[in-house]
Amino acid sequence: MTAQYIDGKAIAAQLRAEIKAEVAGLREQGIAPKLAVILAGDDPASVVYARSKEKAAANLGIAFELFTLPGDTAEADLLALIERLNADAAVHGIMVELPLPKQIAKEKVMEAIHPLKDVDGVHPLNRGYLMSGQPGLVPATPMSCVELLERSGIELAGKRVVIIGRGETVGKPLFFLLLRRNATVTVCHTRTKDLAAEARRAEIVIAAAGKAGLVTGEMIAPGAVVIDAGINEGEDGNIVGDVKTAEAAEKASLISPVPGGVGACTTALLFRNVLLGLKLQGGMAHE
Ligand SMILES: Nc1nc(=O)c2c([nH]1)NC[C@@H]1CN(c3ccc(C(=O)N[C@@H](CCC(=O)O)C(=O)O)cc3)C=[N+]21
Repeated sequence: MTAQYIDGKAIAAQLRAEIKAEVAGLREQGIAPKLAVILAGDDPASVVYARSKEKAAANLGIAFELFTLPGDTAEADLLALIERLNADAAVHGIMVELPLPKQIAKEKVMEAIHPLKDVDGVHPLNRGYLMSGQPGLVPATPMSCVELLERSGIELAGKRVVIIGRGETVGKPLFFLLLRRNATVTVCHTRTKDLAAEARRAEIVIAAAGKAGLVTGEMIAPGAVVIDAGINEGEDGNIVGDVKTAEAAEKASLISPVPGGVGACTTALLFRNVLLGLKLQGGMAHE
C-alpha cells in the first residue's frame, strides 16, 4: 500500500479561516483579542517562535505584544509581569516561551498564569481539566494531532492508538484527548520492551518522542494511520520528524509528514486558544 499524505497546510488554512471569521465577529462587538508573549533570555529557537507568532497574529487580526526580558531577570520580576497581564482585561492570552533562564522555576511561572489566559495549557488546573474532560485550554501540539485525524475523517472511538513518547507537551496530554474520544490508547516510551510489536498492533500510530528516524516501516501495520509530531533538526539544519516517512508510507494508508503536518497547524491552534480563553473569561465575568 502507498499512503496518502495528510495536507497539514490545507488544514491550517481551514483553521485560520475559522479563526479569522471569529475575530471579525468579535471586532464587530468592539472586542480586540490579544495575545501577550513573554520571552526571557535569548534562546534562539524561542526568538524564532516568538517572531513567527507575531506574524501569524497580524495575519489573523489578533493583537500581539511581545515582552522581552533579559536572561538575568529575577523570578519575582517575571511573576510580577504575569500578575500585571493577568489583571489586564485587554489581554486574553499569555504564554511564556520555554526554556526559561535557570534562576527561574518553570512550575512557579506556569502556576502564576491565570488559568483562563493560559493558552499553552500548562497551568495545573488546565492539566487537571484535561484529565477529567472538563472545558479548559489544551496545548496546541497534541490538539493538532487530533485535528489532523478528525479533519481527515478518521473515527477515533474504539480505535487502537499507540502514542510513542510520554512527554509533558505532547504525548501525555494527547493520551487524555484520545481517551476522551473513546480510543483505546497505549503510551510507549524509552522503557517499553518491544516498541515495534506495540506499534504494529496499532490502527493509528502517533510519534511524539523527539527522536529522528525512531519509527521505521516495520513498526507500521498495513493500512495504519501515522501522525508524526516530532520536531528534530536534520543533518542540513532542516526540520525532520520522528518517522522514516518514505518507508512508513509504504505500509500506511494515511500519513502526516514533517514539515507540512502537525507543526503546520500548531500556531493556528494556539490562537484558537486565545479566542477560547476570551470566551471563557467573558463567561466568568457575566456569571
Ligand atoms: N519556546 C517555544 N515556543 C514555541 O512556540 C514552541 C516551542 N518552544 N517548542 C516547540 C513548539 C512547536 N512549535 C511550532 C510552531 C510552528 C511550526 C510550523 O509552522 N511548522 C511548519 C513549518 C516548518 C518549517 O519551517 O519547515 C510545518 O511543520 O509545516 C511548528 C512547530 C512551536 N513551539
